[in-house]
Amino acid sequence: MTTIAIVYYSAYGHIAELSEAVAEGIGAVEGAVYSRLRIPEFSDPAIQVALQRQDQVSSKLGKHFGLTKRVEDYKKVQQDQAMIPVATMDDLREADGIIWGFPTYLGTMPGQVKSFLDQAGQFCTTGELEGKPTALFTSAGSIHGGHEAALLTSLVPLLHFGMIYVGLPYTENTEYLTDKAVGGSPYGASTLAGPDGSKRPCDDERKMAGRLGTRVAIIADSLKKGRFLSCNKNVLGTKGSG
Ligand SMILES: Cc1cc2nc3c(=O)[nH]c(=O)nc-3n(C[C@H](O)[C@H](O)[C@H](O)COP(=O)(O)O)c2cc1C
Repeated sequence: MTTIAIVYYSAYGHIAELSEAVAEGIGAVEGAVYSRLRIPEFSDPAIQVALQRQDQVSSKLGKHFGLTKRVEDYKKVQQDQAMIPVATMDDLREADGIIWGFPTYLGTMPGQVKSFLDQAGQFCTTGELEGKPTALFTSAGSIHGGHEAALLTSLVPLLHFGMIYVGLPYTENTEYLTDKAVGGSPYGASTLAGPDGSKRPCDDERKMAGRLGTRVAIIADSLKKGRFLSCNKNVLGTKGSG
């Protein structure tokens, strides 16, 4: 059995929704199973208030971004996700592959995700994630808002862990070869939420997210069968080679 962990953070639900499409793609691979796990919200109440940005709702851009409704959406999404288990370091250790999902914040990953990855920093030296396939999916308010930049900048820590990065090739994902506003790119899956967050993941975006899940599951399975995951340190001579 090949186990893929989908580890995600979602404030307004787009990433939570796209994680279901990723899960479907993993589930389509024989012998592959998935777990959906969440990166928790910051617990400091001062940060909570800042996140909900109550003081900005009446500004011009606050209206454009639909901030009044967002506060309500945020509360509901957090409640809905309460039953999703919080990801632990053991979940990362035990998975044969890990797919990370998070919204694009300022063209990169949210602080919540960076904080979680920092806590996992030990894996750089223990090598426990080395050789495992990994991939990313994100959401962004605008097609010009940096969803591709978020994926490109966020793959850096995964390479520090020694993971094998999996993207979305052109030939399988012709949906992103378009001049229409649709997520997805060679760097990973994505969805465009709209400036006010009112768009939900469309069929094309879900298809590409599903294929990403399938691709990681097949690669993890192949690596496992090739004994790369269990033997990689000996093969690469980084452990036990004297
Ligand atoms: C702090 C913050 C920063 C954001 N930065 C960007 C950004 O750089 N580019 C962009 O297109 N959208 C940005 N957004 C919009 C989010 O990407 C969008 O709300 C998100 O994709 C929704 O995902 P979720 O519903 O899973 O939380 C930002 C939102 C927040 C709250």
